Amino acid sequence: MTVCLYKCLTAAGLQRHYARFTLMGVCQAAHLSDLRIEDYRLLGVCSMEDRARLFQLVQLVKSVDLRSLTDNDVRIYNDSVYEGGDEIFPANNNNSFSLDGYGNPNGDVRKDNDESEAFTGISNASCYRPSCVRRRLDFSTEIKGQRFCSHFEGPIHVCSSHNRNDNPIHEDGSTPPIQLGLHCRSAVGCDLRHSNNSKLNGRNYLCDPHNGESIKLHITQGSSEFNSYVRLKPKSERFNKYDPSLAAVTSESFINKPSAQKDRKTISRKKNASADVTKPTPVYKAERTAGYNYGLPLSSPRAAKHVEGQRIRVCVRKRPLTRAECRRGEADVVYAPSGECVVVCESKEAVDLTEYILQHRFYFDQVLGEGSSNEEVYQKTAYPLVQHMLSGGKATCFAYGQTGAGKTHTMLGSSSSGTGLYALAVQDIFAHLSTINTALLVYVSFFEIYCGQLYDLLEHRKRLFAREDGNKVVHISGLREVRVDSVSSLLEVISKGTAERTQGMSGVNPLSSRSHALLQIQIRDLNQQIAGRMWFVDLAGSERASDAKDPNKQSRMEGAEINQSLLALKECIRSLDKEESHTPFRQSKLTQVLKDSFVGDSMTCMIANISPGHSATEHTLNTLRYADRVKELRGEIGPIGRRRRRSKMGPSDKNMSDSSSSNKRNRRSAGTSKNAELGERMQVFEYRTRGQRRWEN
Ligand SMILES: Nc1ncnc2c1ncn2[C@@H]1O[C@H](COP(=O)(O)OP(=O)(O)OP(=O)(O)O)[C@@H](O)[C@H]1O
Repeated sequence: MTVCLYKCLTAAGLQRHYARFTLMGVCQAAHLSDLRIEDYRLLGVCSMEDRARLFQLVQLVKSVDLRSLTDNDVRIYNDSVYEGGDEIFPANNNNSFSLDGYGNPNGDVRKDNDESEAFTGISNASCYRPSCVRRRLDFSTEIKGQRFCSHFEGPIHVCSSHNRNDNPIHEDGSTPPIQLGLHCRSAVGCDLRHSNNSKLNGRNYLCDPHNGESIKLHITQGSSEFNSYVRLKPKSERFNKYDPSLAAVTSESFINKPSAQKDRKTISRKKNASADVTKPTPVYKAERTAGYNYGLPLSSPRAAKHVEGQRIRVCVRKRPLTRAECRRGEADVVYAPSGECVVVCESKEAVDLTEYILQHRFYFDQVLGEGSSNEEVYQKTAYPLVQHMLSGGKATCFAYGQTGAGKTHTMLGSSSSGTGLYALAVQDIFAHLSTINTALLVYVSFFEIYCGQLYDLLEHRKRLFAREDGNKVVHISGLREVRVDSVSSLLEVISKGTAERTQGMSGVNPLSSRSHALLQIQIRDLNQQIAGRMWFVDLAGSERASDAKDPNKQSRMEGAEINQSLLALKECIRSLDKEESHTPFRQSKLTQVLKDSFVGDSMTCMIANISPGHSATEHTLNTLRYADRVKELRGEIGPIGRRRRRSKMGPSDKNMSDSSSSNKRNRRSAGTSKNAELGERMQVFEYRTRGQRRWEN
């Protein structure tokens, strides 16, 4: 059998290395299966892209077993190529990397009626067509001669060549070995472990995508026909391996090694894989070390400890998988082992394309799992704020997170899950007011910030304006305040306002809130003096431009505006975190209005809502990193920071300010940590503003 190495290399886009390959003695495609990664450099394959291509080619050639292959055994062709259920290439697109009956890769279009007998190997569009959507590669592992891989890539017809008249039965009467199981598994990732492989030989098979979970094998032998169903292993199932409890056995610290070191490690593990193929995908823990740690969790269990009187609390709420996500076969990659810890398992690929799992562990004041009801969330998050408000303070509770992560569900509730935080808070407020003798009144106002503009949701979306007075206190002029005297009247007001709220269709949520909704609850005495104020902020869902399903100009503008205001919020927190003299509260309307939430004596609770699905891992991590940063900041501006500041400085504001700057210089020169300086800066800021900010409006 002639096996053309040149064709193989051409199909993989490596033909320019052909001469070197032959020079080094690699003259046939079959020789490729003997190549080790260490040999790539000798063969002149140095760039990462080429190495990845060659690696993929070698894996493919290994799976094909060119030496034993008889031609025209099996044909598998793609109707279309899918990823995660979404079609990304139309049928018969020239995106498949195929091998003909001789094991020669080629990139020809395979049409349904293509009479040439071939089977299509692993389609890897990204490898050969860089402009295409990146697709996950197939890494099959072999167990006792069986090959299976962990994801399926769409409907694939498998036709035995025995269906064809021109396919001879062996002269000795035996049927040639059909590698259907092998190639079907290799190509579509279906798990044939439960099928009887020996029965596959010598029969005709028609492999049909029966439903999302199985394929139907229509098998004929002689005059008898029967069907067999083979379970497809969906792509998401490999996340089952992500059970973080596995980490106890398999995890190794992921200390920021240079990527090359990491690669060598994974490569050597890969080499040993054949010896111990049952070993689960390696799991690493993401851990912070000295040096550049951007993107890794800042938190530690100690930092998560809630200090009495803490000004900023950061809680996380994980919602369950929705029905639509379950239908799509999404895997749950978020795990909350305790009330303070949340673990996100991220699927990663090393440079040599081996898969591994990176565990991100975050600690927060409270982590609420998918089983938590709105009442439980309220008790753990907003309840302390309501108590603070009832004692005359200012409080803000805001829900942050990716679009569709459950912010509105938390704040507003739903008919199925009961009332949300708004109503539960007002319920407690009225319960408290009924127990005291003083006559206090409750007022609510409800407005949204949409595309940088304020609209009154209780006044037919009347345009509002946020203005600062001489004391730099923000007032919203024209805002309607409605007096409520019961929970039902509040719910009525809120439902009226919610109906006015701007909604749209995001890529993730068909009823996505496209604006930030701010509900203000004020307690006033009979002279209209404020005796407590609380904000509930349901932030618009963050989404990337690439997430937009059908982006038009309006939705792009909305998305940009939402992201810009969320970024401004982040910038404010960051600038407080760093030692910048200016905090850019005016960068967006949102930060301008929320200014009080981060300064003065207000208490804030941030509920970071996260989605558990594997396709949202990146968003989930972004949300958690953001929340993590907020939590770290509060350590500096909370009571601990104040105590530290008082012990270092004199009592007067002026002295404090002067000594602060000189202290800052001294500390810098002494190499004191910037966090200590930040604590000082925040203290100075607080001392300066204290007294100015008490209920001016
Ligand atoms: N804790 C939960 N339990 C059950 N279902 C939930 C939960 N949280 C959210 N959901 C469901 O998820 C879907 C999206 O939730 P929701 O509309 O609250 O998201 P959102 O974060 O407000 O999105 P957006 O920012 O786009 O408005 C809804 O169908 C909701 O019922």
